[in-house]
Amino acid sequence: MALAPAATTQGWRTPVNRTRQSRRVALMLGSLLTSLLLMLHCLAAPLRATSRRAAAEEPQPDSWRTAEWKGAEEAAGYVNSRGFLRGLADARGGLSVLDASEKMEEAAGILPAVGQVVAGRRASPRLAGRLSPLGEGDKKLPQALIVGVKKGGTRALLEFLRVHPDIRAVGAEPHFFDRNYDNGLEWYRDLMPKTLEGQITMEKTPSYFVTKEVPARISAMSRDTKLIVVVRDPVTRAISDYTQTLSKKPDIPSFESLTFKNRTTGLIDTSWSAIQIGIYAKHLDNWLQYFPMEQILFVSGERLISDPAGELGRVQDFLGLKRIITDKHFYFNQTKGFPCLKKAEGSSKPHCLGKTKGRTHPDIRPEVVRRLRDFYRPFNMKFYQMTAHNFGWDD
Ligand SMILES: Nc1ncnc2c1ncn2[C@@H]1O[C@H](COP(=O)(O)OS(=O)(=O)O)[C@@H](OP(=O)(O)O)[C@H]1O
Repeated sequence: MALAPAATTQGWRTPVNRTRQSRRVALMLGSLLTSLLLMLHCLAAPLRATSRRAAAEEPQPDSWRTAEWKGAEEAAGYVNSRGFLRGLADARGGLSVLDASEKMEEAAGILPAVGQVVAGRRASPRLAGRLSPLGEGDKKLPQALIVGVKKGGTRALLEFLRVHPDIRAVGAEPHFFDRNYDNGLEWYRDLMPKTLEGQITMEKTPSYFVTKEVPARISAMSRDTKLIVVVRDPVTRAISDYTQTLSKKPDIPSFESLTFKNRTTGLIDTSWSAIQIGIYAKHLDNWLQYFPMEQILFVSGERLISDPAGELGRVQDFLGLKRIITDKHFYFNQTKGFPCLKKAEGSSKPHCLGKTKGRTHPDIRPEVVRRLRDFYRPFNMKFYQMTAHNFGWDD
């Protein structure tokens, strides 16, 4: 009690008042700081939105792989323990590393050497997709995957999807479920770009579709994973596959001699991966052991070229996203002969895929093509039946 008047008269000199005073000052400073931060946050909001959109629209270079990555990838081929697919490695053609340099083109500037990624068991930040604006968000395991098929148009689909602000994707093919599975889910997650609430994380690795072990592994990650398969006429796909190989190794045997086991009897060599990948019904059967059909979307590789907005509409619906990617995002580039994006990432320039996409195929004798069509027909029919969709390859 005695101290009270003294405290009043002596003001700040008393310990009690000094504490009150400093609390008041601290409170004032605190609220000032909060207001300042709030103001800054509000002022930066449009900037964040713009940068988020810019990041979403930013196209990945079609070229992203290093020679090392590519070599490893090709060497790994499509072989798996049960010999489900033998891969491009082929005693006759020696085709195992054929696509290696091609992927270099896709690699520019994004990926470290595969050795660094795998040996270090830590992904370089460069492997992940575009950076989240202001480093926001968390890395999440993908909720949707483009699992195939090789040469189906998977790169085009992924690049087009990246335009959507609610999709964040890894530019590179992580090959987690087929080649890097031993690295573990945390390794995989670390490859992913940061996502904000409501954004979908994606990646594409076309070899997943034909690798026996992959469906079980994806299901073990999450049974809810949405799966997208871009399918293309298996005959054209095989020729496209061969064309890619030929571009790297011009001295490989002819398409025709690789196609037939016995030229006289016309027996098709189904052990050649270029042929085997196109037996879609067989591969799908394996997926259906782990995923219901409703969880798999089949995109027509042909329609992705003739009507990209239409196919993208279906994909956005499937992913539960607003249809943001529409006709207005595409134009047909006469020189390229393919649809391209009107705006490249982060700029107003148009963007077409690189020169390894949309190559001129070698002429294949009509008789060989006819034989192949006959070979695939029953498998195609089965596939149409399974998917309840006629892709029109046999019309
Ligand atoms: N918009 C656009 N631009 C260029 N190319 C396009 C496009 N849409 C689909 N395609 C077709 O994509 C084929 C390559 O398929 P992928 O990207 O799945 O190939 S890969 O498996 O990743 O190597 C590629 O095959 P080829 O024509 O044989 O080169 C193209 O036909």
